[in-house]
Amino acid sequence: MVMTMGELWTQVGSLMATVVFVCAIIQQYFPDPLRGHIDRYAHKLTGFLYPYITITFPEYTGERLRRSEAFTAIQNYLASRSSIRATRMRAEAVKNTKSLILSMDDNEEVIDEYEGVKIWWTSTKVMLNNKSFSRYPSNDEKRSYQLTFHRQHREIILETFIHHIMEEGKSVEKKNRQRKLYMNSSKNEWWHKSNWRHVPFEHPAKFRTLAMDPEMKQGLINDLIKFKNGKEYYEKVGKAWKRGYLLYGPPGTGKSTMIAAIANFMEYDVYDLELTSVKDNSELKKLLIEISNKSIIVIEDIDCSLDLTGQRKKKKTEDEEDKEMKDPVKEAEKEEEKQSKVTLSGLLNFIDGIWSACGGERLIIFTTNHKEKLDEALIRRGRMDKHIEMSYCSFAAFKVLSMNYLDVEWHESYHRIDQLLKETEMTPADVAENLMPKYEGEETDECFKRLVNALERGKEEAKKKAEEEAEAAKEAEKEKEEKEAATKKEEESSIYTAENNGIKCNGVATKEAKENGHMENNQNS
Ligand SMILES: Nc1ncnc2c1ncn2[C@@H]1O[C@H](COP(=O)(O)OP(=O)(O)OP(=O)(O)O)[C@@H](O)[C@H]1O
Ligand SMILES: [Mg+2]
Repeated sequence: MVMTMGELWTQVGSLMATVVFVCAIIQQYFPDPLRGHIDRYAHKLTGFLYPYITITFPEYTGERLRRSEAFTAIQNYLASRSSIRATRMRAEAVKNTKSLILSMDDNEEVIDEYEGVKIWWTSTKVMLNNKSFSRYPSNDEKRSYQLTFHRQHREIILETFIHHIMEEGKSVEKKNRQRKLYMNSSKNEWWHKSNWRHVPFEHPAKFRTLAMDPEMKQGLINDLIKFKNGKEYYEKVGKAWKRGYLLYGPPGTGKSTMIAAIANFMEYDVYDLELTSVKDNSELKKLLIEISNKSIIVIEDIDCSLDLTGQRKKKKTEDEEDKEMKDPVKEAEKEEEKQSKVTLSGLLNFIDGIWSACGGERLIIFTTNHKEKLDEALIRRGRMDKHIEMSYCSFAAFKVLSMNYLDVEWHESYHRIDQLLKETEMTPADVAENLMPKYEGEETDECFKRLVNALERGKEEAKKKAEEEAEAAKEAEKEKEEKEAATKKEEESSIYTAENNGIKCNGVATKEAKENGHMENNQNS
C-alpha cells in the first residue's frame, strides 16, 4: 500500500524534532566557529532522514492583493487529475452549468506522477487567529498548495514539471473557463475579499451580428488580433501590454453591444467599472490591482462620471442642495464626499500609470455620447489608441440587421430603404426594433413595411424640424438685425444730444464737437 505524505510526516516528524532539539542543546556548549559545522551536519542528517523537498504555492501574493497565477494554474491542473485519486473533492459548475469541474478539497492530498517521478500534492487551509465570532465567512484564511518530491528529482521537477503544470493548468482553464462579468460595488462589505462582484458573462453579441461599416469592422478585428498576438512586440517596444478604445456616438448605435462582441471574440472577462461608486483614487488603484489578465475594463458614459476639471459630477436641483445645507448629517456626508473622490488625474493614472502595468493583455474601453465634452488628456493616443465612431444606421449595417432579425438577404424594399437611410438618421437600435417580428408568424413583408413607414415618418419629422429650425434661425436673424438697427439709432441720437450739449449747455464746446457740428451744418446747407 502506498504511504501518504501525511503518514510519512508523522513518522519522520518526531525523529526530526528530536534531531533539531539535540542539535540546539549541543550548540550551546560549543564556541561560535564550531556551531557552523554542527549546523551543516544537522542539515545533512535531517536531509538523510527526510530526503524530500516541499514547495509551497500560496493563494495570494503581494500582501494578499492579487491571486497568484501559479495557484490558479495548479488548481486547474489538479482539477483534471484529482478527480481520479482524491477522496474529497469540491464541485463547481461551469459553462452554463452543463458540466462540472472537480477540484481537490481543502486539506486533501493526492499523488501525482510525472515521467515516472512520484509527486505529492497537498492542499492546506489555515485559519489565522481570529477569535471574534462571526456569521460571515472569514477573510482570514490562508490557502496554499504544497508540492513534495524526492530531492533526487529536483532537476526534473524544477526544470520541466513546474513549467508543465503551468501550461497544462492554463489550457484546462481555457477549456473550462466560464467568462465573468465583474462590477465594482459601492458598498464595501468587509467580509468580501474582493471589491469586485461577478456573474457569468453570457452576452450573445458577435462581430458577425454587429451592424456597422464592414471595413471599419474588419479594421477593428485586425487590430484586436494584432493585440492578442502582440506579447513579444509590446515587450520589444517597452510598452505595457494594453490598448485603449474610445467608442463614441449617439445612444442606440451599438457601443455596449460592440463591447460584448469584443469580449466574446477575445474570450476576455469584462470589468464594468462604475466610477461614481469609487470612493477615491486609492480605491481605484486597489480595483485595478485585482483585475486579472485577459480582461476588458469598461467605463461607460465617461462624460457623466467625471467632469473636465476632474470633479465628481453630481447633478442636483437647487432645492435638493438647499435642503442638504440645512441638514447637518447630509452636510457632513457632503463634506466627506468632497474629500473622497476620483479625480481626472487619478483616472489617468489608472489607465497608464505605473500600476497599470502590473498585469497584461488588457483592453480599456470608454464609451460616450459626447466625445467633444471629454478632456483631451483623457483621449489622446496612447491612452485611447483607437477612436471608433458608432454612427447612425447605414445601408450596409441595415443588411446585417436584416440577416440577423429576418434571415433575409434581399427584398424588393431594399432600394427604397437604401435611399431613405441616406436621407434620414435612424439608429441601428431603432432599425432593429422595426425589423423584429411582433407576433408569431409575422410576414417579413410586414416588417420591412414597418421599417419603411418609420423611415418615412422620420424623414418627414426631420424635414419639419429642419424647416422649423430654419424659421427659428430666420426669426433670430431678423431679431438680431432689428436689435442692431435699434442700437445704431440710439447711438446716433446720443451723439446728436452730445453735440447739442457740447455747444449749448457747456457754453464752452469742445473743439471737436464744434468742428463736427459746423461741418454737419455746412453739409446740410
Ligand atoms: N450596430 C448594432 N448592431 C447590432 N445591434 C445593434 C447595433 N446598435 C444597436 N443595436 C441593438 O440595439 C440595442 C441597443 O444598443 P446598445 O445598447 O449597444 O447601444 P449604445 O450605443 O450602447 O447606447 P447608449 O449610448 O444609450 O448606451 C442593442 O440591444 C442591440 O440589439
Ligand atoms: Mg450603452
